[in-house]
Parts: sequence; C-alpha cells; structure tokens
Amino acid sequence: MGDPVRVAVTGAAGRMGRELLDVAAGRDDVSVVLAVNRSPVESVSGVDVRDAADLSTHLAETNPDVLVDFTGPESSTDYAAACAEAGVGVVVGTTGFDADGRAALDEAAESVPLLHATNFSRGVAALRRAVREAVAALPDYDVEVTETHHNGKRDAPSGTATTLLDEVDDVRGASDRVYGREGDQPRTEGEIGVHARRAGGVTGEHEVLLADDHQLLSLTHRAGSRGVFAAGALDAAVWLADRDAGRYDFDEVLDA
Ligand SMILES: NC(=O)C1=CN([C@@H]2O[C@H](COP(=O)(O)OP(=O)(O)OC[C@H]3O[C@@H](n4cnc5c(N)ncnc54)[C@H](OP(=O)(O)O)[C@@H]3O)[C@@H](O)[C@H]2O)C=CC1
Ligand SMILES: O=C(O)C1=N[C@H](C(=O)O)C[C@H](O)C1
Repeated sequence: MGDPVRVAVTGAAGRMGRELLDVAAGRDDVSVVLAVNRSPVESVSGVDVRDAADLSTHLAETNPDVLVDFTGPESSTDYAAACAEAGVGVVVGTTGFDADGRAALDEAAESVPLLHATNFSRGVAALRRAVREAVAALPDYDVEVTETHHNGKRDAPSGTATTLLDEVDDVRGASDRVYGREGDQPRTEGEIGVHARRAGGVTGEHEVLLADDHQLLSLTHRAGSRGVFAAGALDAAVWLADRDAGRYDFDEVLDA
C-alpha cells in the first residue's frame, strides 16, 4: 500500500464528524491531517480541532488530499469553494441542498474532484438497485417511502429518501410526491407518499413499500451505526484522492 491519503474533516464535533475521526483512527489507508469545527472544541478522538472560520489558512498549512464534509448545506458549499480554491478534493455527505447549493457543488467540481452521496452505506447502494428492479417489475403498484431518524436531524425528508424517490422516477417518470397526508386526501393514481419520522436515537431507516390489491413488497434498510457511513465516506476519500476535477458518484467507488 502507498502513503495514507491525507484527510481533512469538517464538523469534527458533530455526530458524523466524531464518527469519522474514530473510524479513521483505526485505518492505515487514511491519515487525518486537519479537523475543524464551527463551535470551539479542543480535540475529538485525540485530534486537535481548529476553527472552521479559518479553513482556507488551515488547508494551506496542512495540505490535505481530500476534505470530508458532513455539516449543513450552507457550510458545505462554503467549504467546497475553499477546497476548489486550495486544490483539495471533496467528499460531501451533507444532505438538504437546494438548487443553489447543488449548483455551488457543481461549480467546485469544475476545479477539483468532488463526490457527493446522500448515503455512504453499502446497504443503501444495494437498496437503490433493488428499488429500481422492483419498480420496473411492478409498474402498476402504489409506492410509499418512509424514513425514520434520530430527533436531532434537521432536514426532511432525508437525503436518502429523496434519492430513492429519484430512482423510482427514473424508472417510471416524474411522480407527484405527497409529503404526509391529513384530512380528506384520498390517494391519486401515481402519487408517492413520503413520510418522515423523528424519534430518539434512530441512526437511519428507509422503507420503500410497493403494493397492489393482492401483494405488498417492503424493501427496508436499517443502519446499525454511523460507522457504516463513516467507512463509506473514507473509502470514497481514498478513491477520490488522485482523480481529475469533476463530479463523481459513490457507485463508482463501489464498482472499482
Ligand atoms: N451521506 C451520509 O451517508 C450521511 C449524511 N449525513 C448528513 O450529514 C450532515 C451532518 O449530520 P450530523 O453529523 O448528524 O449533524 P450534527 O448536527 O451532529 O453535526 C453537524 C456539524 O456540522 C456543523 N455545522 C452545522 N451547520 C453549520 C454551519 N452553518 N456552519 C458551520 N458548521 C456547521 C456543526 O458545528 P457546531 O458544532 O458548531 O454546531 C457540527 O459540527 C447532515 O446533513 C446529515 O443528513 C449524516 C449521516 C450519514
Ligand atoms: O442525518 C442523518 O443522520 C442521516 N442522514 C442521511 C440522509 O439524510 O439520508 C443519511 C442517513 O440516513 C443518516
């Protein structure tokens, strides 16, 4: 094996930032050379944490190959721009981007390699493929998507749920997405109900339900820990390190 890939981590004190630093400490293909956070915190998992406001200066000083970001849409686009400026690749796990946010990531990818995925678990990658196959095989079935997450999650529906809905639309054509139902609201043909539940410490669950009058097929993924996301994001960082500028997909990492 060659030298470890030099990794920077943003949002180091967040749920995913902490997990990334823990998982990275147990691997020899990555070396964390920089960790930053918006709110002051001294260290996480034995790694010194610097002020995210000075990210550009820290990037210049530490010279990472790839920055791994799980924060929020506003900071992610700022950090991606700083990486584009510094010539550092970016793995983005943040969800909840609007059209402007997605365009900002596209812009950064003109200068550096950038890989964004709404879910870095291998199980959800398999779920996406299973959903495409099921929807193609059961074209007239009603589809409903339900996701369940911890009570600290901000965006709804989850990025993964949106990705799963996009997979359905890719096969069937654009659907009418109905976010929850209330009152006199019968189901219309072809609509997809989308349901977001927030409770306790649930790491992340996604269910795609297909049903007609006679059969029900439920495709469900449950993440047992955030470690699966951190491992996938670090795999992506290793894969991305020597790529040319451009936008990449997590499936490319899994297929390599
Ligand atoms: N793609 C995937 O596989 C996964 C994606 N995610 C996504 O990752 C993101 C983070 O999730 P999670 O770790 O649970 O969130 P947390 O709330 O636990 O942590 C968020 C981190 O981002 C920082 N942050 C948030 N907003 C800003 C901002 N505007 N400016 C600077 N820093 C900011 C926080 O800093 P501070 O300490 O100062 O608040 C904190 O360090 C979410 O979008 C989530 O959906 C999560 C799991 C898996
Ligand atoms: O916020 C989370 O926790 C998660 N977010 C991602 C999403 O929005 O899909 C992935 C995972 O489900 C955990």
